[in-house]
Amino acid sequence: MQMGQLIVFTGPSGVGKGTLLRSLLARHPELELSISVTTRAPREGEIEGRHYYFVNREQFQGLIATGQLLEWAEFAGNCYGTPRTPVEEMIAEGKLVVLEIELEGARQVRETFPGALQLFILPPSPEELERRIRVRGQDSEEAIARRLHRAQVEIAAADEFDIVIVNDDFDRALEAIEMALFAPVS
Ligand SMILES: Nc1nc2c(ncn2[C@@H]2O[C@H](COP(=O)(O)OP(=O)(O)O)[C@@H](O)[C@H]2O)c(=O)[nH]1
Ligand SMILES: Nc1ncnc2c1ncn2[C@@H]1O[C@H](COP(=O)(O)OP(=O)(O)O)[C@@H](O)[C@H]1O
Repeated sequence: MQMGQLIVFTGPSGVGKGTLLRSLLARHPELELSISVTTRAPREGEIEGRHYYFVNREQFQGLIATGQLLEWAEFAGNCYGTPRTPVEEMIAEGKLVVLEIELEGARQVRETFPGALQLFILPPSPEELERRIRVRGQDSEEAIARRLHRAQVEIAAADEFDIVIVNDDFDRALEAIEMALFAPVS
């Protein structure tokens, strides 16, 4: 059986990664989303095991110490990591596995999985990014400020990625992602 592949999605908080990925996954059942572990508190409506595995700091440290995370990073005051075993199993089964992770994690994956395809999603403007984070209405002022600060660092690193897509018009961005993932290479 053919080995699968890792696909990394990175981009500033609020750019629309989660929304784009939901549409992408609904349209392409061959894609599998890796569910991350986080120390962040669940947002309203978030479900354990579907959006994240929610753990405390001690549990997270235990996962690091026992080598159970493929990559991990701290973001806006919380820890996030990718459980290693499910990803390795899905790749061995020939699946296309999507990681939605921030910049530091994407850099780690670049070292450990050089064959991974790395996409970066940009906002049309900083003002629109802030508007989207606020419209989502899920974060405290402090969390929003941390995310916007981090966004500047992440956007400055967009050039490191294989493919950069601007999420201005949603359908166009989705189409550009599909082209990047599925268009035959000539
Ligand atoms: N390195 C790493 N980053 C992650 C992981 N899971 C989520 N993230 C990133 O952590 C950041 C914060 O995620 P979250 O708290 O859900 O906020 P949101 O991006 O504003 O919806 C985002 O950039 C996610 O892409 C992970 O397993 N590893
Ligand atoms: N192309 C777009 N135009 C306008 N709003 C968008 C677009 N894409 C996503 N959004 C909205 O922006 C907000 C943040 O999106 P989300 O997927 O939560 O971002 P992320 O996962 O990158 O943090 C959501 O309210 C979402 O509906």
